[in-house]
Amino acid sequence: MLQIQSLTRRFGERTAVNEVSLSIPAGQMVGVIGRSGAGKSTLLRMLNRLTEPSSGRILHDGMDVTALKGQALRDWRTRCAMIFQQFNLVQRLDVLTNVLVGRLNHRPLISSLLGRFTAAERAMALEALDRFDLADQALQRADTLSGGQQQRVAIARALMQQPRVILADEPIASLDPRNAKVVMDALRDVNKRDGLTVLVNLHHLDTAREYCDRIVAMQAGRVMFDGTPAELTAEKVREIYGVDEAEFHEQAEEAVRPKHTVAA
Ligand SMILES: Nc1ncnc2c1ncn2[C@@H]1O[C@H](COP(=O)(O)OP(=O)(O)OP(=O)(O)O)[C@@H](O)[C@H]1O
Repeated sequence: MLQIQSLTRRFGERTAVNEVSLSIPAGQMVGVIGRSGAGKSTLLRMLNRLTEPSSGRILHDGMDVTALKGQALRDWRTRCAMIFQQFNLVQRLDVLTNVLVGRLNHRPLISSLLGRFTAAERAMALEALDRFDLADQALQRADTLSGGQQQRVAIARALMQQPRVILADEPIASLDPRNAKVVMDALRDVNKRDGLTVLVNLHHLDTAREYCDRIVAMQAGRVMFDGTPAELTAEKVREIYGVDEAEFHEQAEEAVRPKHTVAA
């Protein structure tokens, strides 16, 4: 269980996340939606402490995540893997090595520095790639893959951390619809098959409705809707975005697509 209690983050005068409280049972797939600037990324980044909260607490199975320091904080970041919009792979390294990077926190510093991975770790990485139909690409440079393939490599890398929670910050915002579907299917698979808790920031309501058990909508740093996809009615969508759904989609397409789209 992940408990978020009155979590707040201020940047100067601006309150990016404002007194957010949520209880997320283990194994839930939660979509976080809301307009640009609503505080979605800041909320996710606070959960693995990439961004420090100004106040409030985060508890995971009773452990106070907000108080962790040093090795304990590094251990938490290993258990709480992050997926980014731009994949964050090392482009000039091969796919297998990128996946093995997910093991680094599990091994002694000296063997990490020497870049040596065991046969068991290599087998584990290949298995993770195979699961997402990428075993044939294992020895290719990461920059030769499509955006959808790169994001699946990032998910395989996250799995190497053997996390309990996956935080995905707009994982499909740079992808065309076909690749977006393959990546969302991969996230659903790790949620359903491995029982991982998944929190995913999404711009597309249809995707949130299709894939998530629960949808949390943010507006100006606050949670203004928290319910099932069925409860997210057209009226609620109008409240969240200030426009109806069709108009919102047009705005979202214009805002996101041209600057970020990565070709298949
Ligand atoms: N490092 C920072 N310094 C200053 N202000 C920030 C910082 N990070 C976020 N903000 C501000 O906090 C608010 C929330 O930003 P955040 O990125 O969390 O929103 P978002 O809902 O994820 O938006 P988007 O969908 O555009 O990514 C915004 O007003 C943003 O400008």
